[in-house]
Amino acid sequence: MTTLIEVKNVSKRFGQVLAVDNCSLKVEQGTITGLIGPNGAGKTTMFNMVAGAFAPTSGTIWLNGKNVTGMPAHELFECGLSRTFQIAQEFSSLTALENLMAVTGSRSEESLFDACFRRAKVVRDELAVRRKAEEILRILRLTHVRNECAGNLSGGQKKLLELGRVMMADPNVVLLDEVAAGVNRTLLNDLASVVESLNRDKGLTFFVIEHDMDLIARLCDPVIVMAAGTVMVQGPMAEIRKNPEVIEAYFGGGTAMGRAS
Ligand SMILES: Nc1ncnc2c1ncn2[C@@H]1O[C@H](COP(=O)(O)OP(=O)(O)OP(=O)(O)O)[C@@H](O)[C@H]1O
Repeated sequence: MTTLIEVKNVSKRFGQVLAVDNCSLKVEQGTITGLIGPNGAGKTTMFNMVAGAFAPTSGTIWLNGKNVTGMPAHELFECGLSRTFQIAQEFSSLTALENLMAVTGSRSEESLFDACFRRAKVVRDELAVRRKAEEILRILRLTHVRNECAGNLSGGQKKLLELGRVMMADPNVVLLDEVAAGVNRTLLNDLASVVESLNRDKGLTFFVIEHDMDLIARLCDPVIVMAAGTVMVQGPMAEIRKNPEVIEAYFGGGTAMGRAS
């Protein structure tokens, strides 16, 4: 198996708080790897470092064999790593379709020369982008709201649109940040199906931070458990759920293990 993301001995300190304490983990290519843990375990901090929101205090982060420690998010995006946010970041006054088309515009190499002298090429490119956006809307079952302003979509539809914006960039690895929060069961089921098919059919790798244990159990293998800033254990969800240390970390601290069934 090829390692896509490797976190080696990473720590992050905020003043007196050691949020992540000498952690190491790997996300292998082609997996949907979950990251769970009780509140305050350090998951978001870990995610933010992998996504380039801020640099670790110490340690290194590798993407596809390249040292990307401290690399900002937009450069990681160019290296094929994209993330969704807990709170969707859509352009609310653009339509759903325009939101998707706007993404590729920011990554493509359309030049001023092309815009002035190669109009046919620009039109062709734009048509290709539109077709791709329409196809992604179809996969996400959002075609019926394609001309709706994104600001008017439901919370769940915004999450799907956010995943669509990520898909437009053809990433190698996607970081999903609590996609289940505020999403109804039907839409969540759609979202899970989309993630499964992108993983199965397109080989897309996902790194998922999530409190919804049913979603983690459905999608993720392996699951990495963090507690008190450290990586405690990793494995399939069926084993994780039975692990006494994990149960103690969740229930001992008074935090229920999500919506575990
Ligand atoms: N910007 C910050 N400044 C100071 N302390 C922080 C900051 N961000 C996180 N922390 C602290 O670091 C620790 C880990 O927080 P983090 O948000 O990474 O945990 P988490 O596992 O994502 O928790 P939750 O599931 O509740 O979101 C907590 O004690 C938190 O208070």
